[in-house]
Amino acid sequence: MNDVKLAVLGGEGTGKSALTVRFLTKRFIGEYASNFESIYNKHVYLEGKQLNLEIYDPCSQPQKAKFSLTSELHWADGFVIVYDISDRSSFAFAKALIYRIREPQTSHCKRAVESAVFLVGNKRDLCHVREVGWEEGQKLALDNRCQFCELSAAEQTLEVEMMFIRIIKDILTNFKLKEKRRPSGSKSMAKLINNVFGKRRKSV
Ligand SMILES: Nc1nc2c(ncn2[C@@H]2O[C@H](COP(=O)(O)OP(=O)(O)OP(=O)(O)O)[C@@H](O)[C@H]2O)c(=O)[nH]1
Repeated sequence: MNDVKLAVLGGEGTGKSALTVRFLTKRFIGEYASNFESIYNKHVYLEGKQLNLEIYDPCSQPQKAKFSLTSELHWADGFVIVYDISDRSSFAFAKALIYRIREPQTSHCKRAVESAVFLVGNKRDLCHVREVGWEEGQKLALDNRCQFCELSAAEQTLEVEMMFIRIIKDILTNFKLKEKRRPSGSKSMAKLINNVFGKRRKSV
């Protein structure tokens, strides 16, 4: 069974837990405990495969170095980056997170190909008090090779589900690319034997 690890990140109160809980239970409960981090497990059947999905929902810790993200970058196969369309500062936070994930020096982390990233403008039901335009979200996503959507965890079950499915599919595509780039077991063993014994023979 494939393990798929997804981290849901974003500014405080943007709706990370609401999105995760909506996806897992199809419900919106309004208030979510925010003083502890959680890893949720769900079995998902997709593209003919049974997947063990793990979703990391952090607690907001203002004292934590905001963009260090080191453990998340090593752990996750993909990221959902959430901002609140009615809160411009949460968009700036999301931007900084995306830049951190796309920084070249983070490429030594677990992935051989770029991580899947989905930028989500949450709280679309609050568009009458919107502070971030749809085009701004779309541009940030395009410029940084992310998928993008606006939705409302409070009002939309299907859209939330589709967003999670789309990023899981991207992660599975990345797994396939990684698999292609890795030399097969027998080939790499042959290479190893050649390197060791081939070199020795030459020096005799
Ligand atoms: N109007 C509206 N409110 C939402 C939506 N999603 C979440 N909320 C509300 O926003 C508040 C924060 O939601 P959470 O899911 O706890 O946000 P969070 O990002 O997990 O919060 P922290 O872990 O504290 O950073 C709660 O009061 C939610 O009810 C949405 O789509 N629309």
